[in-house]
Amino acid sequence: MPDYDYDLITLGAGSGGVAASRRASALGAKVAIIEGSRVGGTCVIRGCVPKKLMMYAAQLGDALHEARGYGWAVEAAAFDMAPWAAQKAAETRRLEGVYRQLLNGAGVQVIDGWARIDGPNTVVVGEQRLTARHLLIATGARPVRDSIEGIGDCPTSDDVLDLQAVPAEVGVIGGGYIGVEFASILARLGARVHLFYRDRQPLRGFDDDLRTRVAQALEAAGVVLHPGQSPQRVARQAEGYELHMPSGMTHRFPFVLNATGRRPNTQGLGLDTLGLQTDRVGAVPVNERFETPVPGVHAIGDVTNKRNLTPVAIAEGRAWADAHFGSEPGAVALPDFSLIATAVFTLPPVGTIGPSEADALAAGHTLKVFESDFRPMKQTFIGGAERSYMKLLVDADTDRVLAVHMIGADAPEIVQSLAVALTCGATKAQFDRTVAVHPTSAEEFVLMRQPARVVKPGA
Ligand SMILES: Cc1cc2nc3c(=O)[nH]c(=O)nc-3n(C[C@H](O)[C@H](O)[C@H](O)COP(=O)(O)OP(=O)(O)OC[C@H]3O[C@@H](n4cnc5c(N)ncnc54)[C@H](O)[C@@H]3O)c2cc1C
Ligand SMILES: NC(=O)c1ccc[n+]([C@@H]2O[C@H](COP(=O)([O-])OP(=O)(O)OC[C@H]3O[C@@H](n4cnc5c(N)ncnc54)[C@H](O)[C@@H]3O)[C@@H](O)[C@H]2O)c1
Repeated sequence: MPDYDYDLITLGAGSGGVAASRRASALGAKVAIIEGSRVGGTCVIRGCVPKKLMMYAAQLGDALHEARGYGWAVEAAAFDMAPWAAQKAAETRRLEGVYRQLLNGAGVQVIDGWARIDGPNTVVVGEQRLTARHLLIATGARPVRDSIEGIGDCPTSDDVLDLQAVPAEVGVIGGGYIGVEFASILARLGARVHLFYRDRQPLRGFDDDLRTRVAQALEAAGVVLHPGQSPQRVARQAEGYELHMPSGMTHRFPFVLNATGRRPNTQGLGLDTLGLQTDRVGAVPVNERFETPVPGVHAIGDVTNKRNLTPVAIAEGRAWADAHFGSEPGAVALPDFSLIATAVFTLPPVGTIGPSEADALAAGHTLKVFESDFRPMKQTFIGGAERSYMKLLVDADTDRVLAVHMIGADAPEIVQSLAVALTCGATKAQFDRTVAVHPTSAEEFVLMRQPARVVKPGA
């Protein structure tokens, strides 16, 4: 057996890399983790966490408004981004420190620097040349910068999260998670937002009833929607950007957010020195056990471009470490990825688990569709317009609840809990037997008695 410096070298200290390294070390492996930027990765430093902190700032603007309806005398209020930015920087520094401590406490050696693979079992960081029995690639993804001619000059979500002031006008290109979340947030913080997306509705792949309502909620927040429209060229100007539309029309904005997707971080990683080929977008190919075709080389998280979500990267990291350093190496306890709940942090937010109605029908299910669309109590009291929408897709033959979709206050929290029921294979009869908690919005999910419609595949 060759003598390696480590049992495991993890490349990238983001959600997946940190989880895998801590678990491997706890199981007795000698582990080093290499991070070129900041420990914590995308989620903690420039993703989920600061994004949600910005969403809270936006939500408080709504709350100030609502407070008046509940009897509070609220003076005219204005948002100042600079104090938020300072507090956000302090919080991500704190979290980075916590992550470093967790790694140190677990006995994982943290090495700062950009890693490059240099042949089998070997990684180079600066002047250091390190070897390990296993290499785990967990280098995540970065914003795409070549989706449209000239878009490489535009700010990305990384830049939005580092703003010191809210731009007066923002053009957002892309109707995915990042496009709709930041359109919703920035509109509430005072920007005039225009959202450009290629499809009829934003959030391709989500249930159509959610997509329609997300678009309506964005419009209600003052976002100007440009469905079916995407610039063919972006031109940098002295004071901002000009979007050139295929129609010949142009739009000018002082700030344009490139939200056209993310791509795996594999460029310059030295995968060629292993003979390891990536796919068209640069993703590392792995099987269901996170193994690449090269023995001893594994990959997890966004760099594999499967379900690019933090809990998935973490679950993959832990499963991989258990499989290689656990008491029964080789016996992989694979997480259940057939049902993954996800949230979109617009206001109101989306929570969803299971297939869209269209996908469930395409998979051959005859569906009982249960729906509820209402103004929640908090809104009716103040004459607010915000609604909540809930939908259950039930397999008409087996009674199994296939999907839960919701847009409305607390949707991510509600759907997270219902995800347990769906993972257990809950039936509609079991939902019906569940006693409601009153008064809540969530109780609607156990009070839906009559299907709104029954739909057959191909109908
Ligand atoms: C704006 C935004 C909001 C998001 N919000 C959510 C959300 O609400 N919920 C959710 O579930 N997901 C969200 N995501 C997605 C989530 O952040 C990612 O799925 C998750 O971080 C992936 O984890 P990872 O470990 O694969 O990669 P990352 O967290 O990206 O970590 C990879 C790390 O590797 C480092 N690295 C790269 N190359 C090298 C190298 N050569 N040498 C050393 N280090 C290297 C990087 O610096 C980085 O720290 C969001 C993403 C973005 C951009
Ligand atoms: N709440 C969350 O969990 C959350 C939040 C943000 C990001 N994420 C993760 O990060 C990933 C990346 O987010 P994202 O929003 O950048 O990607 P995305 O894939 O969700 O959306 C990209 C959007 O850009 C559009 N697009 C791509 N090329 C284009 C072009 N040439 N012209 C016009 N439009 C174009 C796509 O049609 C799509 O609407 C997500 O897929 C998700 O996995 C998750």
